[in-house]
Amino acid sequence: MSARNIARFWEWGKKIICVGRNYADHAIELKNAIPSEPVLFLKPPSAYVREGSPILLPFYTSNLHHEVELGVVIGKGGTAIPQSSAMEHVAGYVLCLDMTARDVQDECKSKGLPWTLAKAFNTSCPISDFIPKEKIPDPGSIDLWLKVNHIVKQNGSTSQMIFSIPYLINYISEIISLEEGDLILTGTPKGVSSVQEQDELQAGIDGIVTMTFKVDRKS
Ligand SMILES: O=C(O)/C=C/C(=O)CC(=O)C(=O)O
Ligand SMILES: [Mg+2]
Repeated sequence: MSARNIARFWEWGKKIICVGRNYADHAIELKNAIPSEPVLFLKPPSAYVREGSPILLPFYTSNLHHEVELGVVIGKGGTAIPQSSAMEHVAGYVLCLDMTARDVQDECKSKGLPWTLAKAFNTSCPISDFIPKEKIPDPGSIDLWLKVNHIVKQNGSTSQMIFSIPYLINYISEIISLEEGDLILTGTPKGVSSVQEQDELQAGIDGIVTMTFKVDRKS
């Protein structure tokens, strides 16, 4: 580990690599096919937002969705990392929201365009405090939940992931070398829904972490 503090990895300006359609129930709710290989897209580091700051509604959407996800923080970089040693490259985890302008994504999909406007805007990646690896001995079997204004919208287990964390680390690092401080968003379970200005989003992993974010419009 470098002298830098991995618990503040979001300040390092490293990559955010997102996996889509990694839960069959979410792929089905959006009428997508179950993928045979991971679906990848990126967010820039300017997407990060921390508790205490709002999620800002982009001016060009009228259907912003929440997607609660487990984030994997890379502690040791590598290329073509074998599945057998993949977990040695993990420093810890964060709970994340993959905020998605669904109307814009649908339009991009219909035109065959990339998802950048839908997924990569400022504040599109709210994250919790860093969770050291030791606190989640089995990341393939934890429950994630998300409430909007105290009403449960998402509640799923990482055991439902189609592609496991070691598989994703191997797959991604064959194509995009992983570096210390990179974050992998591992996909969302079903229950995604629209949020409005002034809504309060609360998400958690029981006994491990909770986080709360307000939705606002840029003033
Ligand atoms: O293909 C779609 O319509 C939507 C896909 C996503 O937004 C994928 C994710 O980000 C996810 O599954 O977590
Ligand atoms: Mg997602």
